[in-house]
Amino acid sequence: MIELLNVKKSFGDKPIIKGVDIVMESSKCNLIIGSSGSGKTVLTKCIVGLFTPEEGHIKYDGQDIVSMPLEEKKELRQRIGMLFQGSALFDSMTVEQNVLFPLEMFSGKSYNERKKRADEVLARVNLLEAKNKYPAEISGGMKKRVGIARAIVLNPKYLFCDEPNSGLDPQTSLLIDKLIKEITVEYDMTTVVVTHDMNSVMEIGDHIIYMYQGQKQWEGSNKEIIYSDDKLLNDFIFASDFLQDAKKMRQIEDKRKGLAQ
Ligand SMILES: Nc1ncnc2c1ncn2[C@@H]1O[C@H](COP(=O)(O)OP(=O)(O)OP(=O)(O)O)[C@@H](O)[C@H]1O
Repeated sequence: MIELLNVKKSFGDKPIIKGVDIVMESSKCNLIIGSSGSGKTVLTKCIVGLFTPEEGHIKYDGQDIVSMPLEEKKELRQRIGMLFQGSALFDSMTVEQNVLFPLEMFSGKSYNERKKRADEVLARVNLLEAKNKYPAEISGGMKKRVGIARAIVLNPKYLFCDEPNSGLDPQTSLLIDKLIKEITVEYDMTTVVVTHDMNSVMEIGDHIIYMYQGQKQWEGSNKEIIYSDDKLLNDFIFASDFLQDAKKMRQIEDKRKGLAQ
């Protein structure tokens, strides 16, 4: 669980994050959404300890990263997996070497144990057969899966994904979303996804945090979003007539199935 209590962050005299409270539970995909400039990146950097907030607390299963000594922070960071926007693979390394890298840096495991663990996670993301290929030889979706394998290879308790679907077609995006959702439950991780992808919101949004001008404007699940009457959220999510119609259709369908809220 990651808990934010009254987190505030400014640059100079400009407040960017204006007192945010969030509880993110384990085994859940927590999505941070909001328009450009709403503070998603700054908030995420505060959560992972890259920025220090002026006020507030950010607790990882009770441990406050804001006041934590550097040594403990380093230790905590090893329990955090990161999936970066462009996958951020090393081009000169094979798929397997990319996944072995965090194990070599941080695990203290023997050579055979490292190879075994890398194979396990590569098998989990269905990439065992591509392990000797270089990033330039695989597709964008495969690169994301290598990024996911590398992010989970140290068995993290927390997973951060920055725009996991950027540059992917809708079908591949769906596969990546499903994979993130599945591993979140399998590894009992607290997953935080920063996204602009509304399909992801509806597909894996166990807990959606909608940021507006540095504040948490709305939070709820992908089911609750269909019934929210928050105007700012509605204008953001269901921006087009097509999506407004899709929302109404979904409400009618839910009513027919007796699932309406
Ligand atoms: N290092 C910094 N110094 C000063 N201002 C910053 C810094 N980083 C971000 N900001 C400002 O903080 C505000 C929020 O930026 P942030 O990058 O968090 O938005 P975002 O919601 O992630 O946007 P996007 O969706 O475009 O990535 C912006 O006004 C930005 O200019």
